[in-house]
Amino acid sequence: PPPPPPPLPPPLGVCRLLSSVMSGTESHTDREEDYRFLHSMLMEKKLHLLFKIHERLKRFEKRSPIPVQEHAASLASDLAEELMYQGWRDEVKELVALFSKPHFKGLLSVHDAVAQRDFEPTLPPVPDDVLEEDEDSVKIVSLVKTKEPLRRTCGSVFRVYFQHSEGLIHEGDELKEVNGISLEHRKPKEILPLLACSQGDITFKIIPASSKEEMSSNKKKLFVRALFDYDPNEDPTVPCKDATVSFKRGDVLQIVSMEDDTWWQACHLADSSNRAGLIPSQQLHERRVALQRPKALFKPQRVKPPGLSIPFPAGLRRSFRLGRKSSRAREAARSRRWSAGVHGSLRPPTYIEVIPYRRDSKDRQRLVVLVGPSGVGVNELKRRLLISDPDRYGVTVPHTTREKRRQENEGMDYHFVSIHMFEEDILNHRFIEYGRFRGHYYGTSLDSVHRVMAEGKVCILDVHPSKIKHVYTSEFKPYVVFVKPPRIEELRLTRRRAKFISDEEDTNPVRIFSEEDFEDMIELAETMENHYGHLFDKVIVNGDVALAFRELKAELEKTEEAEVQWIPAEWIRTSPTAARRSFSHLTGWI
Ligand SMILES: Nc1ncnc2c1ncn2[C@@H]1O[C@H](COP(=O)(O)OP(=O)(O)OP(=O)(O)O)[C@@H](O)[C@H]1O
Repeated sequence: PPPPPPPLPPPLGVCRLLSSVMSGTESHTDREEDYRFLHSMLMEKKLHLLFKIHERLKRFEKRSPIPVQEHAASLASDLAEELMYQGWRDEVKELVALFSKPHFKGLLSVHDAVAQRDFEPTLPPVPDDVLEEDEDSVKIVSLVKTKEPLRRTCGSVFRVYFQHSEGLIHEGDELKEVNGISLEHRKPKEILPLLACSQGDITFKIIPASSKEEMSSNKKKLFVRALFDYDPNEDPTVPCKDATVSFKRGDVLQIVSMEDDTWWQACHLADSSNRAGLIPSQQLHERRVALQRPKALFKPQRVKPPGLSIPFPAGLRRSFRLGRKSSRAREAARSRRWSAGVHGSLRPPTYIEVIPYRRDSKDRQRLVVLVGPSGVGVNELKRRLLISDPDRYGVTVPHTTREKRRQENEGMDYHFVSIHMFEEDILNHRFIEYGRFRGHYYGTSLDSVHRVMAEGKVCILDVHPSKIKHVYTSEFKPYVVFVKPPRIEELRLTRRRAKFISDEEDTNPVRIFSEEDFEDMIELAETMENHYGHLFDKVIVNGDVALAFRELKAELEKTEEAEVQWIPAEWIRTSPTAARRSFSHLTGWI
């Protein structure tokens, strides 16, 4: 018997959804005309075709196709020419007729333009003589015409550039040159024809009015630390790739203009050429993240909240937090997290205003805060740091209300205090973090941090990220390191023999990691990054512990030795007026 026909592909996602919406809607619609209206709208053939195209494109997008060749149009015309001499079989005739159709030619030309990325404008090089001039006082503005192949959007980049030129050219600016032609001693009526006859790109050399003002008023420069990676090559919406600045999380940028709502202009501090380019504005990045967020909402997964609501015992191994929660508590945490996400109470990290800090030899060392999901290895890294250089690093001594054990020493293992004293200290906000465990209080006080810092040591503090706010001041100048778990495959490999302490009552408190512990660790890390990522100065992935430790140590030493460290401006700002300066909206979310 002939083989059965191959199964039909399943109906396309959105189209199938639309059909099922209609079949389920009838019973919920009171009015016949409403139903008909909805039916005609959702069953509209054009709408379905659009969705089909959309889905097909989406599928291709995932495959990230690369063009096989960039000159399809000339290949087709060469082929048509060859075929002329190949005799006139029906198939050949059909192919030649197809090649000569204007739509087909148009399609191939668009294909080639896309394959050659011919639609992106290229910026002309900066004129040589600018390099010799004072760059602060001369500005080069290029209006670049697009080569975009689609007629409908032809000139869009040009328009964008005119639009951006609103932020680049100002009243009072002095025009020095147009396309290399000096405008000195020329009257305005002589300049206009020069502009009118320019073909293609126009380059202005300008002395900005503001630079004169700035010099006289000594206006403060604005610096930000980027809290996300930006690669213009991955950004399809960027108006002109040549005019952008790429950056990595943690880079310090000087903001040159924030006049455009979508694209700010900034330059890298580390870049010696100091040339400004476009970067996504805070608003643009927030909007993008908001658009991506719904994806996360549909993830069917187990989720833990940012920081457990149950206070945990500071000063004890944080491993007690792993596996502590009952399944009911997990459920509650999950729904809390969802509602926080749905209601959009989180603002994604974008930029944070920073100022330079030059540490004086008399200044205390900055506090180092290590954070990370329970079990990731924060204690392990802290332990290694202490052993590596006990004179340089120190840790706090926690307070507790439990009885002192025989082998313990007051002020070395714990500060043993009464319940009354402990509660009084809670009321007086003396604790960075505290909790109750098996009926006893444990806590880490601000004073204990002061004590370590007063010894001239770098105090290593290990707290939940929600507690960073208690030390997020110019007094402590915390340097926050987030210890992140690697991918689950690497966790399985590296933690095969690792043990941690769990307080699950019915199991052995010291046990090896389970698959669930790894999943919890990764999810908690993701939640922590989403909620507190803007506070992290450095992210260290703890896969191989020796490598992670080396990276951490090198990073701390580099920061300590750096001539200039960049700290959040809000630590130093004291007057509310100063805080309300133009950039105040950036500090709102801290
Ligand atoms: N990269 C690593 N590779 C293998 N084992 C590791 C690694 N990092 C940490 N460990 C081990 O994992 C266990 C848990 O680490 P650690 O106690 O430092 O975690 P933690 O983040 O402080 O967690 P908790 O807050 O629950 O105490 C320890 O046995 C530690 O030695």
